[in-house]
Amino acid sequence: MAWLYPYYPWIKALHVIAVVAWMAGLFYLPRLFVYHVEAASGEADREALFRTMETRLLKAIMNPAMIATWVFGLTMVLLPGLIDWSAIWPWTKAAAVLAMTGFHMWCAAQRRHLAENPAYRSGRYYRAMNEVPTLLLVVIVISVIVRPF
Ligand code: HEM
Repeated sequence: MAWLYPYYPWIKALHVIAVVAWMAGLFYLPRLFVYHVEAASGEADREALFRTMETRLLKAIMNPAMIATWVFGLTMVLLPGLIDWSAIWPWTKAAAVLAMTGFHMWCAAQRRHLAENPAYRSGRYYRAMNEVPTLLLVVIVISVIVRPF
């Protein structure tokens, strides 16, 4: 895949653009869950509005952004010699990225549960879970930029 090297800055730029879009959704969707469960008062219109916002955010923005992040990231992984796999930082990044993807899947499951039952969990629970992507982002950015190990 060495022929891809001339395109490396472009692939990296697209990777970072996709990352930003994905992270925006991962930060905002659990917030919508907080508002959704705290508004679970039987007002059908309001619940329908939250369901629509959550579905569109997940399907129109987060799913394509996650796929683009993976595609451009894995394309760079295929560039021979780019990553020093004997260092620890690629592995801490990989672990945090897998956890981030797991968090995305968890969000998708919560969206389905809340569509069935708008009082599925408490607002407090979703506020706490909203911290997870922030912690993972800190691990990823320090791994790739500072590369302390
Ligand atoms: C989904 C799987 C992912 C893969 C396979 C992947 C892979 C890569 C690779 C190979 C690079 C180039 C490293 C270099 O130039 O030496 C890179 C850069 C970068 N990645 Fe990812 N990445 C992924 C997800 C993420 C996520 C989730 C974030 C942030 C939340 C992220 C943030 C970054 C940043 C900021 C850079 C630029 C670092 C620099 O300037 O060298 N990546 N990624």
